[in-house]
Amino acid sequence: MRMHAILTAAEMRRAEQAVIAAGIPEYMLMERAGAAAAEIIWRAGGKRDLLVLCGPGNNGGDGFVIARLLRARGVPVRVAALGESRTDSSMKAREAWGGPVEAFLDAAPATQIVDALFGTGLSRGLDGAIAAKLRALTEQASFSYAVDLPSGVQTDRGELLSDVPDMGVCIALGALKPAHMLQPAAGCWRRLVCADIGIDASGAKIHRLAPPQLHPPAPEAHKYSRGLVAVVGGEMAGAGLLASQAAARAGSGMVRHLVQGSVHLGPGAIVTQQADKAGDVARSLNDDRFRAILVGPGLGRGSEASDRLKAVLAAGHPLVLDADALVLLGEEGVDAIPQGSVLTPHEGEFVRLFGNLPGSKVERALEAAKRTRATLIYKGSDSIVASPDGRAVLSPPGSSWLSTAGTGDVLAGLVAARLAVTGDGFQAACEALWLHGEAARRAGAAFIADDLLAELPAAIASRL
Ligand SMILES: NC(=O)C1=CN([C@@H]2O[C@H](COP(=O)(O)OP(=O)(O)OC[C@H]3O[C@@H](n4cnc5c(N)ncnc54)[C@H](OP(=O)(O)O)[C@@H]3O)[C@@H](O)[C@H]2O)[C@@H](O)CC1
Ligand SMILES: Nc1ncnc2c1ncn2[C@@H]1O[C@H](COP(=O)(O)OP(=O)(O)O)[C@@H](O)[C@H]1O
Ligand SMILES: [K+]
Repeated sequence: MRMHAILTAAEMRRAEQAVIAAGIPEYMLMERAGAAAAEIIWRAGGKRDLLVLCGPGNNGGDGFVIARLLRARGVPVRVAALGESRTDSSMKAREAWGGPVEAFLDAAPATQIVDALFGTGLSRGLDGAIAAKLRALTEQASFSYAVDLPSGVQTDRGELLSDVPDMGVCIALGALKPAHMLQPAAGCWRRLVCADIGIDASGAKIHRLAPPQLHPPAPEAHKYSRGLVAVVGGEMAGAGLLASQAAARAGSGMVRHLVQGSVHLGPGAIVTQQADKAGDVARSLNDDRFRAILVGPGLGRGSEASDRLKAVLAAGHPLVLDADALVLLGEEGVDAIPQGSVLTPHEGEFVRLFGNLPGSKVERALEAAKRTRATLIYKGSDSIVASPDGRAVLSPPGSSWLSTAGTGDVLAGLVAARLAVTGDGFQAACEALWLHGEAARRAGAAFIADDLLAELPAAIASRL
């Protein structure tokens, strides 16, 4: 899987120190950052007049480099700064610019603006007058670029510490930061570009979700060797059926849907088995060929549902626990989760299970994975896969049309199938999350959860 490293502000500083210790001066890194950003701006905006807004730190220093390099290419450049430059490198960059520097609050608009006020060093929200001026200049410009991050965005948590206008392009320097993937920050630009400045991010524990490398079944494959999945349904048949179909389309050799009651819906390919009582569920799951059991979608929350969940937990197979199963799990306790399982909570289910954990969404996801010793997909518009071993994968913003009932059931079915195929919870979660997002992208606008199923074969084919 091709990975894009994500570094926190502290990790970024350490990576920067390592480069400096290896003999590259800090100012050289700033020159590289400014040159990479200037190239991106040049390609997008050419010789349109440009206003660069520079802050007091190294983000502002990058801005001075950008201004100097684009002036040299014939771009009419003006610079406006928030006071004096305070770091050695930014003072050097300002000196090298050598041109006039306007007061930020007095700056007149321009066709293009560059926000180089604050980056990873932002420690608090911008003063109201500064944030308002930044918004006005951004809205008056036809092209806008944020250097590293839009000013006002908290690097590690993706929170907005003050008002942040919509930017055209965000130019991440050296590596992505969590805020480049997390909401609400990740909704603050139309395009994200990462500029390589020679930082070594190979030790990163957090990565951006990448398209997976999938494989067709082996030549000698048969339906059991490809991974047998059970979907343990309950009170609401539709949710289990959506999940079963997703599992059947995502690579498992066979899906058994254990239903409660005699309603037998759905495609003939799904093996539907009536299992009204918990004892029936236990008997059906007593089969070594199962590679993954999904429980939760449509399960219900009553005593019958609770008994069904107990039977599933006792079966000992790797589980995908979703929806109602997560709610009921609060009573059973996370110690009951079999090894190699995957949990797929949305925000409400997460808080119910783990309470209000401190830290960023990434830190909360990792803490929950550690507590449960299971892989977690912490869902939302910025879904995160977290492993108990400390790895995390962050999904870039996807289709907001996914915010419709049943799409979580489809995702759970996908995870079960990929778990059955790969035997690895973390890999399964990443593959499923990518396929889910890709199916949504292909489904376009105003789809319903069922429509995702038809897009799965093409989504899978695109990664073979
Ligand atoms: N790491 C790397 O590899 C490379 C990093 N590079 C670049 O450096 C950037 C990080 O630079 P940085 O650390 O100097 O922080 P930066 O974002 O400029 O701001 C800090 C200054 O702002 C101040 N300040 C903060 N909040 C404020 C507020 N609300 N209102 C007013 N003031 C506020 C703060 O003051 P203080 O909090 O101490 O009061 C301090 O003076 C990074 O994003 C990238 O662009 C590249 O050049 C090359 C390679
Ligand atoms: N605004 C959004 N942008 C992108 N993905 C979203 C958004 N809202 C929800 N999703 C995704 O849609 C799915 C919804 O799952 P869930 O909340 O469990 O719904 P349900 O239980 O109805 O199936 C999750 O995978 C979630 O990440
Ligand atoms: K910035």
